[in-house]
Amino acid sequence: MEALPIPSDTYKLGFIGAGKMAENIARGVVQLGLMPPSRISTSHSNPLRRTAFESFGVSILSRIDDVIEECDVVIFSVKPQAGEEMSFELELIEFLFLSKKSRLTSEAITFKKKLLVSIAAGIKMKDLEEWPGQSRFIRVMPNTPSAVGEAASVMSLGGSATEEDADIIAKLFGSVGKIWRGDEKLFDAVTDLSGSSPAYIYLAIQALADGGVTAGLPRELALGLASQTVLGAATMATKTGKHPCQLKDNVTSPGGTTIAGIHELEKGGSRGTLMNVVIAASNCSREVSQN
Ligand SMILES: NC(=O)C1=CN([C@@H]2O[C@H](COP(=O)(O)OP(=O)(O)OC[C@H]3O[C@@H](n4cnc5c(N)ncnc54)[C@H](OP(=O)(O)O)[C@@H]3O)[C@@H](O)[C@H]2O)C=CC1
Ligand SMILES: O=C(O)[C@@H]1CCC=N1
Repeated sequence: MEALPIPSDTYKLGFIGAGKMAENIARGVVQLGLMPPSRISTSHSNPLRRTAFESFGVSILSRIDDVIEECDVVIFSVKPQAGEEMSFELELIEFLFLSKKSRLTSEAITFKKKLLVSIAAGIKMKDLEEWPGQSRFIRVMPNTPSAVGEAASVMSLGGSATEEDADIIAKLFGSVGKIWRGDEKLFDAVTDLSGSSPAYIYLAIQALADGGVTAGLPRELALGLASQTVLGAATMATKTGKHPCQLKDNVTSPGGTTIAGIHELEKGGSRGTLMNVVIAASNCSREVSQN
C-alpha cells in the first residue's frame, strides 16, 4: 500500500480510549505547546471522562468512528487486559483484543490515510499488522510523566511506516519528554522499566516522606523535600552524565549519615528487590503478549 503523507504541522490527533494515558499525553501536548487542543479529539460515554478532556480544550466526539474519521494520527490507548469485558465499536479493537478475526470484512473502516499508533502494553506489531484495513503502525511505550513533559518513551516502526511518520511521532512524544527508537523485541523490557517504574518511584517518595515524618518533620515539608530530592537526583543522573555510583559517593561522607542509611538499604537487599520488581513486571508483560 502506498503511504499517504500526514500533514506534519496541521494534522489532527485522536485518542481511542479516553483514559489516564490519553489524558496525560493530550494534556502534555497542549500544555507544552506542540498543538492547540482544537486539533485533538476523543470519545467517551462517561461525563466525567469527557469533562476531564474538555477542561483543557480537547473535543469530545459522539462516536469513536468519528474520531477515526476526523483524525490523521490515531493513538490506541485502551487496556489490552480489559478486552474481554468490552462491547467494542471498532473492528480493529475487536480484532486485537478479542481475536474476532473472522468478523473482519472488506467493508471495515479504511485507515489508509491514517497513521495508527498503539501504546498498549503487550500488543505486538505482528498482531497489529495482521489487520487488513491498514498497515502503517507505530508502537510507542510512553509513561505517565508525559503529563508534565518528562515522559520516557520508546518507539518502534511497523514495516510500512515511513520516516515521515517516525518524525511526526518523535516530535509528538518528544514534546512531552524524551523518546528513543528501539527494536520491538525490547518492548516488554521497556514496559517493565520505564512504563511501570513511575509507580515504584511514587512509593519511594511516600516512604521517604514517612521516614521524614517519623524523624519529626511536618508532613507537607517531608513530602516536598522527598519529591524535590528525587527530581534533583534524577536531574543529576541525566544532566551530569556521571555514573550513579560516583554520584552516590559524592553524597556519602566517611562515618556520616548517608553511609549509615545505605547500610540499611543494603541489609534490606533494596537493589536486588528493585531488579526483581522489573523482572516480575517483565514476566507479566510476556504473559499479556502471549494471550
Ligand atoms: N498507565 C500507564 O502508566 C501506562 C499505560 N500504557 C498503556 O496505555 C493503555 C491505556 O492505559 P490507561 O490509560 O492506564 O488505562 P485506562 O483504563 O485509564 O484507559 C483506557 C480507556 O479506554 C477506554 N476503553 C476501553 N475499551 C474501549 C473501547 N472499546 N472503546 C472506547 N474506549 C475504550 C476505557 O473506558 P472506561 O473508562 O469505560 O473503562 C478507558 O477510558 C493500555 O494499553 C496500557 O497498557 C502504556 C504506558 C504507561
Ligand atoms: O501496568 C500496566 O500494565 C501499564 C503498562 C505500563 C504501565 N502501566
